[in-house]
Amino acid sequence: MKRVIIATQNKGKAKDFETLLTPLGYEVLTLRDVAEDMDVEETGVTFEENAIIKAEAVSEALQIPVIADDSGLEIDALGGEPGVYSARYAGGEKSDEANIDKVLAKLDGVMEDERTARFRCVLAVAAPNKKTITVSGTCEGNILSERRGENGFGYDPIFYVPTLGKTLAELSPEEKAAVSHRGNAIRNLKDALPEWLDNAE
Ligand SMILES: O=c1nc[nH]c2c1ncn2[C@H]1C[C@H](O)[C@@H](COP(=O)(O)OP(=O)(O)OP(=O)(O)O)O1
Ligand SMILES: [Mg+2]
Repeated sequence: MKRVIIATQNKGKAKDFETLLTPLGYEVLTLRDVAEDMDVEETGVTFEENAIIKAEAVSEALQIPVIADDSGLEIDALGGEPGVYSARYAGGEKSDEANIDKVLAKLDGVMEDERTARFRCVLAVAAPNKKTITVSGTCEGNILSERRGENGFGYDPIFYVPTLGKTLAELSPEEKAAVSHRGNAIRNLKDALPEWLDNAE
C-alpha cells in the first residue's frame, strides 16, 4: 500500500482521511507517526495560507511529500466566524466542547432560517522541489441550537445537513465522507495524488 502523510495533530481529521483514502489504496500516516513533536504555528489569515504553511513546514523538515488540511466553520449570522479561528475560538486549550458552547451562546436568539453555515476545507500538497498546490471543498448546512449525535469531532454535533436530515455527528464515517468539505476537497485532489505521492513509499 502507498503511504500518505497528513500534516495534522487532529485525530478526528486523521480518521476522516483514513475513511477517504483507504478505498483509494493509501495508508494514512499523520504527524503522530512521523514527527510527533512538530507543531506548526498557523500565522495565516486564510485557510489557504495556513494549509500551505503547514504542508511546506512539514515537507521541508522531513523531505517527503505531505498533505495539510486547514479547515473551519463559517457561520453567516456571525459574519463568517469562527472561520480560520475555528480551532481556537473559545481561547485557551483547544476544546471542541468549549468551541461549540461559544457558538451556541453567540447564536442564542437567532432564528432557524438565519443559522446557515458551511464547513470549508483547503488541502495543500507540498513535496521537495515541487510547487505547492491547493484544492478546496465545502459543505453547506445549518447550526442547531443543541448537540445531536456521537460520531465525528469538532463542530459535527451542531452542524445539520438539511439534505440528509441529520447532523454530521449522526452520520457513519462513510456517510460523512460522501458529503463533507474534506471529502469534496479530496475528490478534487484525487486525480493529482499518484503523481504527487509517487516517492512516498
Ligand atoms: O469535519 C469537521 N467536523 C467538525 N469540525 C471540523 C471539521 N473540520 C474542521 N473542523 C473544525 C475543528 C477545528 O476547530 C477547526 C480546524 O482547525 P485546524 O487548524 O484546521 O485543525 P487543527 O488545529 O484541529 O489540527 P491541525 O492544524 O493540526 O490539522 O475546524
Ligand atoms: Mg490547527
